Amino acid sequence: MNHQMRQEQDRVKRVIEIIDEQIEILENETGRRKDEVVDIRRNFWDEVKVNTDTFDDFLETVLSLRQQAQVLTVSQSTHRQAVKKLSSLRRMKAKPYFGRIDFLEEGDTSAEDIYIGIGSLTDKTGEDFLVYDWRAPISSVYYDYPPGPAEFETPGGTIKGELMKKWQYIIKDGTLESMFDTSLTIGDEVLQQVLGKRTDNFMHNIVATIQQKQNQIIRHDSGKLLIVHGAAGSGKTSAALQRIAYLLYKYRENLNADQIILFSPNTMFSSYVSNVLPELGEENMEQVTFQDYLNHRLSDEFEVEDPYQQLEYVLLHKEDDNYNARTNAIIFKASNHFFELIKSYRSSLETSGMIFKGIRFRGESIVTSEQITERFYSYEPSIKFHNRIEMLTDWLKDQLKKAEKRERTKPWVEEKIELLSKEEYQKAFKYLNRKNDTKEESFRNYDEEKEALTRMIVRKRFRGLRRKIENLQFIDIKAIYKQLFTNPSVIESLTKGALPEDWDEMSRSTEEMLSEGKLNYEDATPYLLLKELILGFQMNTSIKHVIIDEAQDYSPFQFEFLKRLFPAAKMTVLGDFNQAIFAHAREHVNFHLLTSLYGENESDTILLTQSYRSTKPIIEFTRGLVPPDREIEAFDREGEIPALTIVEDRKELHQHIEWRVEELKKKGFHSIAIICKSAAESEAAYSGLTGVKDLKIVKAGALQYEQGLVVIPTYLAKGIEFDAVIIYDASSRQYGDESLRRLFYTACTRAMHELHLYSVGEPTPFIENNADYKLIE
Ligand SMILES: Nc1ncnc2c1ncn2[C@@H]1O[C@H](COP(=O)(O)OP(=O)(O)OP(=O)(O)O)[C@@H](O)[C@H]1O
Repeated sequence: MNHQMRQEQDRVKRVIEIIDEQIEILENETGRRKDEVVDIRRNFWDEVKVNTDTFDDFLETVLSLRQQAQVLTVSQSTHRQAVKKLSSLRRMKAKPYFGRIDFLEEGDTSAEDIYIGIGSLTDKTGEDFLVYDWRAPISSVYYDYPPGPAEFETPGGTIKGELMKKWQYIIKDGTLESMFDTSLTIGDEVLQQVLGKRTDNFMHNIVATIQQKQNQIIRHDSGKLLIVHGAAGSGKTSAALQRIAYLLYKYRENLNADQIILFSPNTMFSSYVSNVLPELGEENMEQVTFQDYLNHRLSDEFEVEDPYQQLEYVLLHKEDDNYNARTNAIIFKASNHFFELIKSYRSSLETSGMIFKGIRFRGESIVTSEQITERFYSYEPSIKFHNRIEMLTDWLKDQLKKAEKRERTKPWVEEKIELLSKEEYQKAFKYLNRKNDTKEESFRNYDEEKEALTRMIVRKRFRGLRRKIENLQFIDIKAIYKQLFTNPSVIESLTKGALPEDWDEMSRSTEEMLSEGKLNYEDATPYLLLKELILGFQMNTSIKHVIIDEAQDYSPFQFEFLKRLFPAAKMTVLGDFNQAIFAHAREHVNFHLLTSLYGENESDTILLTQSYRSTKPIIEFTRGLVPPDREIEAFDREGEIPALTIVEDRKELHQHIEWRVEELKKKGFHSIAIICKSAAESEAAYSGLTGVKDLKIVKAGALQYEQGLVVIPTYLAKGIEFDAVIIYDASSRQYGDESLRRLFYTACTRAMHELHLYSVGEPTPFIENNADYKLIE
């Protein structure tokens, strides 16, 4: 060990001793704080003098209550902080830091050594930083600059200086294994080591090796919208998660994890990324899928199709008579054109077209649908649409009151009274007493009793109707949506006669779907948008950041929806159009349209071109699968060249795959995926590969991220990575259609270290001019 290494190892030791000391202090402190909190809770009421005799006494009681509550809040929060610090120190103990910069600030005479780790550590005095948190302002120099002039932003302004040297450390279990002067080393050795590792089950943080471009994403802090377009494996998800950790650090005084929401593609993906923030000592943000939201809002009314069911249809039902019409509908209903059309349709409802459900009671009409429509359009058109709906609601409530009065004299009520059981009678009596705020022992006379019971019975029977009116359920959204497709004059006036392609077939199938109580995935967001535009938007103003991963899967419609749903939030959108596997996004190549969401001035775009996941040979091969218009750079990590094996039939295919899996296992790969085109192909592969031990099948709806050896359809493997990937059948029969190019690319880009393709017969034309694989015959 050379002198410098020895010195640095001594420092690591010293820092760990300090961490140990601080851990001990904090353990005592958290124990004490905990007892304190328990004590305050237990004796809460002893400290509060409850006296409400006079107004002054009452006021004093309130004040002392508030004071006591404040004491409790302060103690709880101090305890929480101490626990957080303690767990951060425990994590830092094994690896207190990973980097160092020697920074000479302008005007100073000597450089300061800044050590960077996952948390900060000061000496006893609390003044000298032994380790800086990777999110501290000065740490950005580590990620942003090579040696030479450098600067960083602080709340007080820009600090300029010179980065003299930059070091990376590999510390394991408190021992310094190696250190690199990164100003001298060629290539990034630490990154090589990190990327060369086998994957375990979950995604990990990348704080030690964040790249400059990624750092821009992490620390981006202006405007409402940040768009990140990046190649497969370029670290979009990683950067998004580090960004959340950064925001939670920077705004720790007024931003909590539950004010950040991450839209992930599915629940399994959510579990795959769930370790990253806790590793960094932060709480996980909220994670949802768009489908969760659709189900939450629409599953009472419809059976809502999910995106994977839609994709299975697109992949497997080419022979269907309606196939073209459906795929055209998928594209059209996700388009900006349709979005504008829905908005215009909603505006046109101001003057005509609203459809209401008539209100009936015991088989008789109270108000007919026509009467409601007439009433609605009788209001002054200058009155705002939503105010007119409010007026209509009040009018309907009046109609209901009148009907209620009428019902009281009807024979059914008397019958009902006679049939009241003793218990019901008692209940009714109690209810009336409560309602009238009296404590009568019994009814004063028969008439009073009858009158009271009549009122109560009728009122109770009307309760459901009243609630429906208050909830605006008398507006027939389903019929209004349907009308757009079934009433030619509506669409003609909106499109001035220029009907979308396949409109007739689209209308017919939409009508059929709605009549069956179903909602296709492509209809769900437009339907919900129309519903919200008519009824008023449900908003969530507490969310401050919305992060959308795999954003190429979202339609303009869905973005618009999310913007309205979270009006107080900033949006970070991450995606890759080369992986746009859903039919609606086939023609899109970038997120340019998105800038209109908040306007150019509020939007920034960052491109990530360097891919980190896969070895150089895999990147070179996968790069050849997609149009060359977007740069994809390989990180210089060697590995085996992807291999294509052509087999004659399924039997041979299964034999080869079984053999390959064994070989990969022998090489020490733990996570191996046999990736299929669809769920149907996955099922077939799973039942055919009987000789493969410990094989699991991953299906849509899987909650936990399960690795090891899996058979999985591409759309579920999206966003995830595996040590080795086997493409189950890369034949032209499976991937012959140009529309499947992106699906194929997505499947191949899941591989970190090895990629093996098999083809039953002629291989896919996507690799026709690709020279970056070896053929095994
Ligand atoms: N700066 C980095 N340091 C170390 N590893 C990195 C870095 N950036 C990315 N990686 C690794 O590269 C892999 C791919 O990252 P990630 O999944 O975030 O990429 P992505 O752009 O979201 O990919 P995809 O679009 O294919 O889902 C992960 O293993 C991640 O840890």
